[in-house]
Amino acid sequence: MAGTTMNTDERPKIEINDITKVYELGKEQFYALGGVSLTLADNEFVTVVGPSGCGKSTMMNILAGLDEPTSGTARVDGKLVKGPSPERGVIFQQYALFPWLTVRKNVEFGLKTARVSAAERHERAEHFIEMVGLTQFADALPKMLSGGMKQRCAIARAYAMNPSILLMDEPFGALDALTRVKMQEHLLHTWEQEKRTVMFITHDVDEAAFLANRVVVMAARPGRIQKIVNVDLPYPRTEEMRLSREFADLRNEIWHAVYHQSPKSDRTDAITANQESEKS
Ligand SMILES: Nc1ncnc2c1ncn2[C@@H]1O[C@H](COP(=O)(O)OP(=O)(O)OP(=O)(O)O)[C@@H](O)[C@H]1O
Repeated sequence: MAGTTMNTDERPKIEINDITKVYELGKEQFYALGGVSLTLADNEFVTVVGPSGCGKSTMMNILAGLDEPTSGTARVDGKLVKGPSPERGVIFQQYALFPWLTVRKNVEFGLKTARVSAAERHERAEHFIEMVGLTQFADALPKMLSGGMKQRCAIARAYAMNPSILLMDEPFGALDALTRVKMQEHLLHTWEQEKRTVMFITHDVDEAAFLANRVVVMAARPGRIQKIVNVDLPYPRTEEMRLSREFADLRNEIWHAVYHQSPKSDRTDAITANQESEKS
């Protein structure tokens, strides 16, 4: 098991404690998560990076309340996560906007469901649409927006619900490289203004380092935390920082942790040993 604790006296915002997620595949057990522990402080921005299948989405879905762990616990503000909640906003790679609603109506949608008054809905939507730079497109339908703009609309919608946590699963994965960089800057700008505790999954090592206070590197089979890298660069992060020696060193450290992973841990050995004994 790998894990970490924050250097803070405050109670963590998020506590993931020795979570496993086991799938039965025929007679075999597959550990999508093999005992993961992690804490996030309030308003921390943590990115999670790792090879395909290492359990990043599984961990996030458990935190979102969309999936249950086989063992272990996920807590937010000390309370057990038992299902989805408006306090945890989730943003996926697919924009999930309603195509028949304008940007404004998409942003207001969740607020309407939560029975927020029309005046407040309008005010909140205006604020967050402006924050993501879509004021001129407030009355446009999603089909009139680029991929980056759609994702900005999804971010405005998530913020408008006023969640204390944002869970983002590869939100920029479908965007071209330049738009992606712009979106990273947009997101950080928004986060610096509004804060929130963010867990952000990505396959992109640069993106992971550029955004985060800490980068969690995961490994597969079983899904586990391989390493946690502190990013001691100040905010706001800039293009100059991206080109700095310090950033290059960070990128190398993360890259090395992602691509030079030990193939097995003790737990995998145990599973493999069980499988071998079942076969014989
Ligand atoms: N319902 C399921 N039944 C069996 N195995 C599953 C199920 N859901 C996920 N898995 C397996 O669990 C492992 C972790 O999946 P997960 O989607 O969390 O990985 P990931 O790190 O997010 O991958 P990617 O980066 O490709 O999205 C994978 O090997 C996947 O095949």
